[in-house]
Amino acid sequence: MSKPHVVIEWNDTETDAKGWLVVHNFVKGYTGGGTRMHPSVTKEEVIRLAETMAYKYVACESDTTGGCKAGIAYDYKAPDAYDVLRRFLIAMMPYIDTGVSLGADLGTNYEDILNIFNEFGIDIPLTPSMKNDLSVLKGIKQFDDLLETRVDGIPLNDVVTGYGVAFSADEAWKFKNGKDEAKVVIQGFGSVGASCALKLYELGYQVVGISDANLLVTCDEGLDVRKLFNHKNEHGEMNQHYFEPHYTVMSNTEWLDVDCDILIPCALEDVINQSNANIVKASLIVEAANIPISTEGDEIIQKRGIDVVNDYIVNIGATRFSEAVIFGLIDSNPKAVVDDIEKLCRKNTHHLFTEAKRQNRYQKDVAHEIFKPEISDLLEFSKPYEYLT
Ligand SMILES: NC(=O)c1ccc[n+]([C@@H]2O[C@H](COP(=O)([O-])OP(=O)(O)OC[C@H]3O[C@@H](n4cnc5c(N)ncnc54)[C@H](O)[C@@H]3O)[C@@H](O)[C@H]2O)c1
Repeated sequence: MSKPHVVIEWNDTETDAKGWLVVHNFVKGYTGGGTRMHPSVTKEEVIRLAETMAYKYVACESDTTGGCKAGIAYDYKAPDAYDVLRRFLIAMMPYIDTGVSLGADLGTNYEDILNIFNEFGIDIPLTPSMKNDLSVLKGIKQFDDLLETRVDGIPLNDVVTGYGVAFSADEAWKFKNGKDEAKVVIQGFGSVGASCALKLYELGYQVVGISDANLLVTCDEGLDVRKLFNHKNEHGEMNQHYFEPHYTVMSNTEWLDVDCDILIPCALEDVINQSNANIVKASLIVEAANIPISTEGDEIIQKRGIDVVNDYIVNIGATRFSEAVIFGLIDSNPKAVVDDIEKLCRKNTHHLFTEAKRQNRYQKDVAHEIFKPEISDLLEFSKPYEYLT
């Protein structure tokens, strides 16, 4: 792991919340990443997540953005979670207003972040030169308009990442010549997990297990994902009232016990680790969550010959969506956005699996070479500072 470029620590004045902003690298003075809120967030985790973002922008074929991440150690369900998020973002505003583009992540939502930015006259955070670039300003307007649109009845921003994960999973499974109607288990049913489950269901996969923060529900013949999707709450929790009588409900800690071909962690980090990597039943893991496999877990997964598609290859949807529209890489309509993500996720997954097979190496080691971020420059200042010259 290489060193992060900037690490800023924050202590809330009104609660015991703590937070960090980590910039792994700037590209042309710009960097992007989400803001996570969860009681278990640590500085080390945010550093790892920022590095993952730097790789992700390379996988997104970006030449304008480096990787960063923000994390707040606090309960995202607490009644004052919004106020804590607001105080954190205000403390980071000098960076945000100069080119640190923070979005949403686990435990936060994009609308809240945009609301707080709007209070400060900021829409999408930009560098000083981007603020004067008419094509970027037009791209932002188009991006904002697209946020109001829907695909398959779901807000576009809620489908892009999960659909991309599903396309990557499908591409990898086909590369492996996997059987039809393969069985899938998904951990997490939030923005990413729910739309990923829905797309795989539509592609003909059998989603046999889904867990959320409260429980695990399983059904060997496949769950009715559309129904579960329609009745989940804003925190990505399923409503048991709509479970079929033949479904089985268990503790969410038992998610790795469910027999499946493809395993898709879509919630927390390090959930496959030294203590449980030996019991993984799937032959393919698709890392929808960021860093869901610990370093020790990875060694076991690699030894066991289980195939893996990396987080920064599969979960690029939201990142690519904003990059491609704001910087004018694609047409500005919902179909073009989803088609673009499908194309890129399939292309990267296919390239990775082909290379890993050719070199006879573990996919994640190969991915670290293919998608390595090479650029690291500085934050852009609107006026040259005399003391820097
Ligand atoms: N939202 C995005 O566009 C996006 C993009 C890239 C990566 N990611 C990554 O995907 C992951 C999920 O993000 P999200 O935006 O879907 O978050 P979210 O907050 O919308 O959903 C999180 C889900 O995880 C569930 N969960 C929490 N604790 C759990 C547990 N112990 N067992 C099982 N489920 C549990 C919650 O109930 C919820 O269903 C994170 O790692 C995030 O960094 C998200």
